[in-house]
Amino acid sequence: MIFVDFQNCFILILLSFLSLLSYSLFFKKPKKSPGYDLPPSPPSLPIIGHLHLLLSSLTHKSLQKLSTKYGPLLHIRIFNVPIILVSSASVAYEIFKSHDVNVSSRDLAAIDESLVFGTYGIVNAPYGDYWKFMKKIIATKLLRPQTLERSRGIRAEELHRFYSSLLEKARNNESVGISKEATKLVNSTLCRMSMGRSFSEDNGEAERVRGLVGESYALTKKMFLAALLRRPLKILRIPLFKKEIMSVSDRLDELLERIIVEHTEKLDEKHRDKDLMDVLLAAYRDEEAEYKITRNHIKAFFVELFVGGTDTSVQTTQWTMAEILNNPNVLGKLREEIDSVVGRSRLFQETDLPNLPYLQAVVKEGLRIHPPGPLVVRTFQEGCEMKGYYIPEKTTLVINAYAVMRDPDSWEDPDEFKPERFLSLKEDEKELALKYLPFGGGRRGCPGGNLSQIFVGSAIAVMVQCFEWKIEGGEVNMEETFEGMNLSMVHPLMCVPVARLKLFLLLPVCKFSAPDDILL
Ligand code: HEM
Repeated sequence: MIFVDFQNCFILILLSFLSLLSYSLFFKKPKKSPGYDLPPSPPSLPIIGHLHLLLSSLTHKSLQKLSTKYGPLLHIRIFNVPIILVSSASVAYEIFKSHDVNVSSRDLAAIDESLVFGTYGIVNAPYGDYWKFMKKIIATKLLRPQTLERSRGIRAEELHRFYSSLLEKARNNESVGISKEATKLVNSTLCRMSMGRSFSEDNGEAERVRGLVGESYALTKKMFLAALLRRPLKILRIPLFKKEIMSVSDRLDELLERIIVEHTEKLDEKHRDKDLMDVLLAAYRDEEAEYKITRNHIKAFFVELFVGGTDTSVQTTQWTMAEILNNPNVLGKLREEIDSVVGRSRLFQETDLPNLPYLQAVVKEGLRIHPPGPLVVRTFQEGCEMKGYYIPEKTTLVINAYAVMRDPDSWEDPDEFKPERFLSLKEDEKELALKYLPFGGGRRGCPGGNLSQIFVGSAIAVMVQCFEWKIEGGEVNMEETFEGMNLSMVHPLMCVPVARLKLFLLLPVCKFSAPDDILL
């Protein structure tokens, strides 16, 4: 069943009208290579092609259905813009093994100058010097194990704040929006780790930032469509959705300019090279820097870090917790593991993670069955041959990671939440990476995988260790929607915490200890 809302209908009508106007411009057949055909194309609607599938609120499922019927390697089209759709582990494997460099750019900027997925950021940077420079900075100054160890104190403080907030709700018998609490946790932690400050909850600053990030998510599908149709529309001088995209970008610009000025004022010898922002500002001022970055590069980088790093982890936390609550046997096993490893006299801390294999398996399974980014999008830079078909240059590639991770040929009982599968897997890491794609794959795969597993694992551990959870109606409604950037819940998870352990109520952060045997 395909769901299309009114706004999408309007876009559909508008685009159909435009398509009639520009029929001749759009209607050039993609180039074929002699001797090879394009991959098969399933039936499509006149003129708009498969656009209706893209506008559906369950695009990933519509595309999964299509591939179940017509095959794992397809050629679909939006008007006349071709897209290669991949839906099985074996084709994804061939792409990352034999065509990784060729698909290591996205070319998906809707509006160049936008700070949200424009051309200044890392997400749309072509595979080249700028991307390598930024990737190295993220890897060494944010995500390297030694750097993560240095920022562990920040995460411990924020986790304790998360716990205290839940405890407060438990005391008042209040319902908790898991996504709201997790957003505060991840957002503050990421801000403090990367720019040495968090946005204040008291003066509404944090809420404004979350609002802007939310507006960016809501624009995702429009940005994707505008990027896909960019070339033909450029000829007609139609900048699709420019006003909306730039309105969000301008407000983010204002906010980040303020933060940069604040940071520049503090950038003395003592402060230098302290956080990511300091490192980027130093590179911006350094005439001899490996790559000469601009202020816009810095701003776009932080926008993408928050837009890409926050909601993905938040949605994973929410989905995984929902699965745990719907599967009492998983909850029981997980709690038993946490109680036996962490005990009842101190709060979980992230250094416990390596000793909690079942918790790790639960998080992995949450990501498998509900990947926040179900579609991985790239562009073939050059024409190439794949599985006996020809792919023309500059063709958009969509890997349906959702379909790959629910492919019955690769996963037993693919639609069931079974964390145990990750404990008994016979494949080695390399083989698993071929069919496990919540973080994409190849050199453009997500660099934040480890950090996000710390975020999600820690939030889940605290929720399971310290609270029982009451759900209205007894069971969580797992209906999905993919309206924005990430796969999220139609009915966000709301539940009432009941304190299970009278833990460390007013103790300072990181000094958790309490008499044993304080189970309520
Ligand atoms: C559960 C959490 C997360 C999920 C599921 C996720 C998923 C993804 C996916 C699917 C991609 C595209 C990969 C591809 O094209 O192959 C991506 C890219 C990216 N992610 Fe994440 N992500 C998560 C958390 C994070 C975090 C915490 C950060 C930052 C610290 C981050 C930073 C990035 C960046 C910078 C890119 C672009 C990489 C590039 O273009 O080279 N992500 N992520």
